[in-house]
Amino acid sequence: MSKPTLIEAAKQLAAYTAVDRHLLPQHKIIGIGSGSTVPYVVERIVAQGADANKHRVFLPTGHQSKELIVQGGLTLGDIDQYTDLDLTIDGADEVDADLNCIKGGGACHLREKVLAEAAETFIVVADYRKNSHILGTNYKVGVPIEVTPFAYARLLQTLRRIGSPLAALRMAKAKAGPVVTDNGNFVIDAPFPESHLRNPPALLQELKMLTGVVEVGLFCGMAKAAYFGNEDGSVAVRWDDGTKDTIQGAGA
Ligand SMILES: O=C[C@H](O)[C@H](O)[C@H](O)COP(=O)(O)O
Repeated sequence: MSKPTLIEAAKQLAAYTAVDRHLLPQHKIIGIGSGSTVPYVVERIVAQGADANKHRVFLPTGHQSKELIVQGGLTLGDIDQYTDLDLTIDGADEVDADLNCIKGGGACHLREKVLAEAAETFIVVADYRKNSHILGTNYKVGVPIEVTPFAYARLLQTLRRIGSPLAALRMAKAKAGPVVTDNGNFVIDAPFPESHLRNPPALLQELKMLTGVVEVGLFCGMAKAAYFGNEDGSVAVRWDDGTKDTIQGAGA
């Protein structure tokens, strides 16, 4: 097997470490996020063995995580049946100093937010590029906003007026037309200036009030901890109380 790139290795390290530290034997209902870091989360969960996983149920945040759960031989469940989760682990597009996150680069943030909110503990895993002081520093695409298709044109106009002149409908790559989410909605990417992104909870509140907005990819005050795989093989951990630690030689 070829050696993973630095970034893939960092994602794997963060995911493995978070699973090792947070998925406890007593945890039965677990939310699985979406994105390119999450396959490593599932890989590490599967590696805990059939015995550890036999009484567990895993809830997906979208088509991708559903496939990962099924392919991993894990038991699939849904939020309809299990409304209280022990733990949700998910990736992020960027995380700020207060653990506010931009999520939705893969258009999964509505379901991700439902499972993050329903969980006793929500943990974020990412590589070092996502570890920021202020949102929008590295992730320039904008805040992902899932909107009902009927309202998108009007919402674009409103978003451009309230501080995001470059707000744009997300277009599909291998299909003519817009990205359609797992919920049948569209996504607008709305880049905001630093003045707005310095206060993500206020921006979230403003955006959620707009008619036609289904969910905003700003996760504020939700994560208990964020794990960032570093280039040097260490993992930086930031907690919701402001404390930090670094784990050397993690995820072996
Ligand atoms: O909609 C997608 C999700 O919010 C992902 O968790 C986020 O985009 C991060 O994905 P990745 O781990 O691929 O950077």
